[in-house]
Amino acid sequence: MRDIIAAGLEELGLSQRVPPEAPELLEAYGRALLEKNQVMNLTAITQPDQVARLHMLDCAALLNYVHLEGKTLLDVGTGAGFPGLPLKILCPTLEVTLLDSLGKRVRWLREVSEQLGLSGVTAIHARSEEQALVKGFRDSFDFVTARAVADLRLLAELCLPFVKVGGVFLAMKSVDCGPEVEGAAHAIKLLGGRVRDQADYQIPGTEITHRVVAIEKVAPTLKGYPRRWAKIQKEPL
Ligand SMILES: C[S@@+](CC[C@H](N)C(=O)[O-])C[C@H]1O[C@@H](n2cnc3c(N)ncnc32)[C@H](O)[C@@H]1O
Repeated sequence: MRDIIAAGLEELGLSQRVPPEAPELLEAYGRALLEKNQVMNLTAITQPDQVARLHMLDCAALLNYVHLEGKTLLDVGTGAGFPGLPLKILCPTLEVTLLDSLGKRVRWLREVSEQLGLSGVTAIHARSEEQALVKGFRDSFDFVTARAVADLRLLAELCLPFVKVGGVFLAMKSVDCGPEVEGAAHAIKLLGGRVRDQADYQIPGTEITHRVVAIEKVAPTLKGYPRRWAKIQKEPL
């Protein structure tokens, strides 16, 4: 895993920007993930080389689109920590909050963060639409990320409320997400967002191209949002 990660970081042009121990730490994280995955459902990817590429390098690619040094980032629906934890390993000055509604995943994230010796990582067990109403979370983060959580039309309501004005929501999507982004246009506008740019990248060592959709927060979240999950699903914006 370590060699694949190191070569992939080089291919992404990130080798000089990340700490020298990053490939080793990402490998340790990947190994801990695969070990725990034997007894808890954390990932469908079970081959170490695939973990290196489809989890670690996919998340690392985000660093080519944003400067995270010294910033705050909330990862919504983080699951086993993606993309929040790789970004923290690659950018140690980033303050990361990992949020998920599944308690056992959150407990494991606390364990693995400690095991890896990471500081400045907070793992929260909560539903995002409820946590976004809490003071200190609403309109508060420089960056919010989400990968494989929901359709952008719904995801915008789960994520944009956390972003501070001037901050950015990074949605990790597939290359065919054009119609999804169009379908989310009204929700994004209503929630104070504006699509800043979209960029495609190829995951090193694969034929897979992913897209990062960067949505800037241009106005504070309106009162009344986010709504309850049942309402978000039943009456998408
Ligand atoms: C398919 S997993 C993706 C995990 C990770 N982001 C990744 O890319 O590997 C989706 C995760 O989102 C979480 N989730 C879904 N809806 C959520 C919500 N409203 N608030 C918090 N977590 C949520 C689930 O518990 C699950 O762990």
